[in-house]
Amino acid sequence: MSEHTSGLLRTVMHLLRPFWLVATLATLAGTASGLATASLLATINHSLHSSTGITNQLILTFVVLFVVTLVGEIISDIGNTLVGQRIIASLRNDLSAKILRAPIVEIERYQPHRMLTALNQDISTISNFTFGFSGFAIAVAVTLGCFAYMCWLSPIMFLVTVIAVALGSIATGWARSKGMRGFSITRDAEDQLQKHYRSIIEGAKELRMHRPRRIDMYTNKIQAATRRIVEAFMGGVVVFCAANAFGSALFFFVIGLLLVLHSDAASDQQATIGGFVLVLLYVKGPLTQIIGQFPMFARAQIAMKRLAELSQRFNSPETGLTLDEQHAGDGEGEAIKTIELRAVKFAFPAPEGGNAFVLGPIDLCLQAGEILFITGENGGGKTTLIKLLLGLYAPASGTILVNGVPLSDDRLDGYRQSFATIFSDYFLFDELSLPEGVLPDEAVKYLERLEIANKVTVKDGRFTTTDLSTGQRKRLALIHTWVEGRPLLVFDEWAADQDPEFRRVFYTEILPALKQQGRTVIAISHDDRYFHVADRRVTLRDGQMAENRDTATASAPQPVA
Ligand SMILES: Nc1ncnc2c1ncn2[C@@H]1O[C@H](COP(=O)(O)OP(=O)(O)OP(=O)(O)O)[C@@H](O)[C@H]1O
Repeated sequence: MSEHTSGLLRTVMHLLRPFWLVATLATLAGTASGLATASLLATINHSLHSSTGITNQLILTFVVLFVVTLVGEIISDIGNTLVGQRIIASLRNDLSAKILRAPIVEIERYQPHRMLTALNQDISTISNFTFGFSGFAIAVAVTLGCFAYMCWLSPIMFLVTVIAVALGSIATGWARSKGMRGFSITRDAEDQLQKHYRSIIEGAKELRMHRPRRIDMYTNKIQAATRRIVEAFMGGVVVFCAANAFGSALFFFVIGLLLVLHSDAASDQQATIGGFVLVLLYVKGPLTQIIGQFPMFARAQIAMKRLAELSQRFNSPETGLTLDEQHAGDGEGEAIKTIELRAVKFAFPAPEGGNAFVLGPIDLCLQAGEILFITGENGGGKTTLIKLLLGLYAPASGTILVNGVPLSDDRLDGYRQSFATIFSDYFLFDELSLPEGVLPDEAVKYLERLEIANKVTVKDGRFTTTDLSTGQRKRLALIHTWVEGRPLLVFDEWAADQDPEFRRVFYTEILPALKQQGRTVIAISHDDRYFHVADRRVTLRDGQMAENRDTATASAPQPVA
């Protein structure tokens, strides 16, 4: 058995383990159905050559076997489909849970299009495979039953058949290894295609504005990828078809051989040969079905390999990051008075041909209730510092202390629940996630305060629309963070998309109002006109932090333009 096949078997067995009872029942029912089909054939064959004609015993046997065939098939179909669907559901849940619990660094490193292809396409390939598995299992049982009957009829003729089947299997095995290559190339091209799909959806505007890029995207990327998929897929299928044709040729060669024997045989032997040919012709159906499933096996094997890679990649969940309220770690609800970064360092891996970005060592102490601005040049490390502060990135060295106590992994998830964030690449959920006792009415009040009440309302705990301008969407995100009532708020260039008037409202009304409520605000800002609003300001340049002592003096309030 090849390494791939044993790997596939191991994975299948692992996936089947929780459903072993239904799977065993379905397999036994399928086997019974297959064997009953073979026995039906034997019964028919026997009655055709019987001198006693049709007896009650024969009719009873026929009916019993027919019922077993039918009921076994139904149980096998339903059982295997149920097991297949449960496996798919558990794969989907398992992978989603892994992605939800993986460290952000891993999510950022694994490209989204690869993740989507695995989650959608690979799981759907396995779903198709499990759907066809029931028919495959029954076909195997029918084939084995027929083989047993053929062996009983004539061991010599059976031996000839087995040699032919063995030769056919060798050809199919060879086709499988060749076909796998084609399917593997197909799968790589599908990854690329997914990437191009994202580009034509997310880059729709840009592609309309740039004809050469649009044409290049269509002809050199999408058409090239789809062409590669067709060619590689067909390459795989052609090899399988050739092996199939070889198998069929062998099959008819054996039948031809039997016909020659039949013409020379004595009359009692002729009955045996006739029966043998009848069964052999019947078994061609299930045999073809088994062989026809091999390309699907090959594709399912590749899909499983990709899913295993994805699963392996996200195999080290963040400690304490739970998906179950009952197992929430410590630290939630603890009033945060100070957060201290002590000699904290972090580095990204070096990009190809470039230098690694290193942040730190950073020493920073944040007091509850203050407004801290993080400023500095693009690429200076502001967002990276925020991610470290939020515990989204783990420091390579140094310590984060909360209320003077080092932040341990099991407190991390609880610690993060004290923050509400709006990143520059934030995601706007349309449902409001409110703590108990806060009514959407409260949200309506904030919609008015943020001047978008005429566009959006709250209905059934959701915003009625998120189809708004960029600046308005950000105001909606601000409402989320506001009504959630979390004590620490993090804004990554929140005001960048706001008009001058609302920018003023944000810095001179909203931030002071939040401070007055006792909230701590950490804001990345390039708006030097409003630096005076901060209690403290730090600047990052090339990963190094410096504290500015000019917040109250250097940037005096400016009149609104
Ligand atoms: N996911 C990543 N993988 C590798 N390197 C990264 C990644 N994100 C950021 N970097 C590197 O880290 C540096 C700091 O990035 P960061 O986003 O913290 O900068 P910033 O100060 O927030 O910039 P901006 O003002 O442009 O938002 C960048 O120069 C970039 O080279």
